[in-house]
Amino acid sequence: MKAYIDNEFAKALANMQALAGDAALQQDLQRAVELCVRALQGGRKLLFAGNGGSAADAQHWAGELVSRFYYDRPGLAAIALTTDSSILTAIGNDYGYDYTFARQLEALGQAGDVFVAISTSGNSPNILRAAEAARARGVHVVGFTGRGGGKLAPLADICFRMPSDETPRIQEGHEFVGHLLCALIESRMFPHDAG
Ligand SMILES: O=C(CO)[C@@H](O)[C@H](O)[C@H](O)[C@H](O)COP(=O)(O)O
Ligand SMILES: [Zn+2]
Repeated sequence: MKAYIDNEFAKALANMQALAGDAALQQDLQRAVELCVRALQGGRKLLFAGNGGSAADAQHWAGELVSRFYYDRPGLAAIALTTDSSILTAIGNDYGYDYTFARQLEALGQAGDVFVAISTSGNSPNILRAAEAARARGVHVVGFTGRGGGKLAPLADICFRMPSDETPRIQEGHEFVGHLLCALIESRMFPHDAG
């Protein structure tokens, strides 16, 4: 058991080290923050979706923005599309699981919103359909995925690809970059002197 845990630590550290050394990450973060801040300042909103562990990320990050992250300030407009079991089961039952997020994008998405699409494989059909629905409505797409990017990467305006092919490592990278994104949005929207 110790060998397994040591090996997991080694892989997680290598993953974070590679992420820290990724020059594109800084630029992509800056662009994503600009996109989100412009949307929020223009009265638009951020929409988040993912499956499984990434559904938890969607809810987690929307929560940071609507409630608070590092400090008290007004709430920011963010919605996780993963939480309403009546909506999810109605769409799943009536149209099929692949439409669970696309239908919500059609119902709620407005031009200038930002859709944050989280998929470690980059190939989950309900995420891909939602990204297509977003683009059709003028909603910007920020993708979170793995090394390969899958079919999501070309559908995204900005795509955060983690330097791993292993789902938990990709999710750990997402968690870190998602926190960076939320913190940077918070500080750009409400500059705060930590004093
Ligand atoms: O959390 C995990 C694995 O760590 C799982 O629940 C995982 O999120 C699910 O298998 C998802 O359905 C994977 O979908 P995706 O990330 O490829 O879009
Ligand atoms: Zn997991």
